[in-house]
Amino acid sequence: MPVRLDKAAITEKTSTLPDWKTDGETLHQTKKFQDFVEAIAFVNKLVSPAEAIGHHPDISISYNKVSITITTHDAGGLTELDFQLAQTISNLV
Ligand SMILES: C[C@H](O)[C@H](O)[C@H]1CNC2=NC(N)=NC(=O)C2=N1
Repeated sequence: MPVRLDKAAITEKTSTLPDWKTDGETLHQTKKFQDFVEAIAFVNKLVSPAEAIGHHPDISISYNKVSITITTHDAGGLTELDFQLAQTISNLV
């Protein structure tokens, strides 16, 4: 079971992810695309990396906006896996 991070670790790790915000025990980012097709193409891109890590984002799609929320459901809060997944998503072109 991944271990929940304390506030200091969360703050420190979030500072390394400029395109993500913390909201309580979640990491959050909203990305805006040209249109619905581009939004879905982006979501499809993150499937394999999420599967490879065995860790999955919560995703909400509204036309060309993709809202991504990451937390470790099994631990009830933020763990190292969340920051690993967020960095992986940030690295997607
Ligand atoms: C069995 C499976 O590995 C677990 O249920 C994984 C799947 N993906 C997951 N993703 C996230 N975000 N949190 C989890 O606790 C989690 N658990």
